Amino acid sequence: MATELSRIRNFSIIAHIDHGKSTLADRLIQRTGGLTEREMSAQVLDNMDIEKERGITIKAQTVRLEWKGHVLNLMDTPGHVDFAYEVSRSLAACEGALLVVDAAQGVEAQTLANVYQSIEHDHEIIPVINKIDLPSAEPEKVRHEIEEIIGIDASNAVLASAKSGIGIDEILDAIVERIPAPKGDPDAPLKAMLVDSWYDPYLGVVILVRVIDGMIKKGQQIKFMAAGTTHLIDRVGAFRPKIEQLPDLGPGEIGFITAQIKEVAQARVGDTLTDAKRPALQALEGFKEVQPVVFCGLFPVDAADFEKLRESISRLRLNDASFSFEMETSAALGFGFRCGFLGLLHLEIIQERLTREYDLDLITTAPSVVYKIKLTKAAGEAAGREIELHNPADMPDPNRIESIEEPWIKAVVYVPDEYLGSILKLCQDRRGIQKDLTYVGGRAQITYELPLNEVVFDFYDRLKSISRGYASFDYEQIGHREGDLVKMSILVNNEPVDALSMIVHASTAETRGRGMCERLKDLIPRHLFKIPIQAAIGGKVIARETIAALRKDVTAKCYGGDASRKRKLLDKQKEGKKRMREYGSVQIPQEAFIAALRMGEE
Ligand SMILES: Nc1nc2c(ncn2[C@@H]2O[C@H](COP(=O)(O)OP(=O)(O)OP(=O)(O)O)[C@@H](O)[C@H]2O)c(=O)[nH]1
Repeated sequence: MATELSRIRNFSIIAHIDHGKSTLADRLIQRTGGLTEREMSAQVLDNMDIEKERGITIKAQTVRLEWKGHVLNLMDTPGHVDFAYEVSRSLAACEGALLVVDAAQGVEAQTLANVYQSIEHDHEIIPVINKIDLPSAEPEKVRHEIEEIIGIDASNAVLASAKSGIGIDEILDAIVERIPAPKGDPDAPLKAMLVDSWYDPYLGVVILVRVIDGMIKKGQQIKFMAAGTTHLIDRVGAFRPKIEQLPDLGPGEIGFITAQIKEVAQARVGDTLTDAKRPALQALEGFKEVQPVVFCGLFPVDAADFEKLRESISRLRLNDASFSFEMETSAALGFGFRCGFLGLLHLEIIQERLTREYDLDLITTAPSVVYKIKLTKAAGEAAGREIELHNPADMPDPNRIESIEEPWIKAVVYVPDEYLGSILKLCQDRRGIQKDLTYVGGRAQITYELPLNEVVFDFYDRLKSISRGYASFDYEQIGHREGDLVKMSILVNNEPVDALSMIVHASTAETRGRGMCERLKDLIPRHLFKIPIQAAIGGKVIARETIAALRKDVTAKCYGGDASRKRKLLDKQKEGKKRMREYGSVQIPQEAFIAALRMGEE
């Protein structure tokens, strides 16, 4: 039997990265008896290796807890801007949220963005001031900050330490007392939101749902309203956090279903599930198809690995519908794939998984955003066509281009006063337009509009290093704008290296070109001949460096007859070779492709 509405509480946890969300979730699970101490040894909610290592949550998960006769569904949400849409769907499945703020760090930009979303969903928000065990904790100051900056009442904030287990019962009680029960009609046609989906090797695609109206049962024929497909449900259940099968789920409940679906791409987050025979009239609001925003080429270092790369990429895609790929050939890099990602972190995660889980050596080409290009009117055409450009290598001839538009973002940076000057300079250097600057409790909140292209490479890294980690950053896309953009090619030994070509703003082309050439000069080892490195726009060279010739004999340093030492050096050189790409007659090391794009302190 489905749980009675009045006994259900659905909540998520909002927190800035590292403020203790996962630790608190684990505590709540442990306190409510979901797992034994030993099973708790590993953090349960962050269950992917990379998540654990980087300490960030990538995929949303949910757990059903029992507390004093109530069923509490805890929804874990991803903690990074790249996954903002998944966050918004998870929040839409809840009636309340715990707002976890680190007692030593205070409120940060990411917290703000998520909390405002939560407020928009009419959530009851329970502030939790975490890490009060730290000597540097200032709970009263943070309480003040929550009231002043976020504008919600924090007088009844729960003081807690997820690490030492302080305040856990109070948090559970507050959830039952303060968060409203969900509403819904068990007799209405089924309407359930697809909150998340992932691929499980044993169960196939597992779909997390929040039932709004009606009942969802094993053996029921359901229809995905946006996708238009129908499926037969073969399992219904919940995670406690171990899987438990249930006969059905009713209104207000959160749980999972399986329906012999093979790919997560068929189960898009935000879709509405309904009964195939007695469908709901209207789908739920808020469905959005997430689109990749950053593209790059992935090529195997060893051309013989191409098939392996294809298989690995296809397998990853089974589990990640937001990532896209299509085959690409490059004059220099051979066969590979053009892949699309939600952002740079997403790119890094996929690249790391391919390297680590599938043991592949990869070359990643310069990441690029999506440009909109308006072509001049060709003979026989009524008007110029518009194309989307995902790869700088495909840029049409300049005289065919009427105009180019690039994507822009609105960024909110939150930074302690002492770093403000350097952060403003960084934004200004990246063609930013300042929109707002306000002070809240000794910290500045800066709003900038920036071209996405200037942000994708290393903006976040630079922001963090300039502010020693104190600045936080959040952004949303605000559409395309026309810009004076040109394609810059890099020529190594007089041959264009298409993997290094990029689209840049005309005003920054020269500096960017000079920087690229200088870095490549250091990244490409000397050869037996002189190697010119040039940056060019069209036929015009705008920067140039030369790598001097050298006779490279690695064993020369080994005086004496230590054969094993010599062997080792030769092996090492061989290893080094494997990671190089032959370009004409020049060998370019794998790292050079990405390292050359780091803009540094230009
Ligand atoms: N001293 C202290 N440390 C804590 C407490 N809660 C969490 N931590 C530590 O803070 C760090 C971050 O905690 P997590 O729970 O991984 O943070 P998170 O908010 O889940 O991070 P994301 O998954 O990236 O959003 C870890 O090293 C925890 O051990 C606490 O109450 N006191």
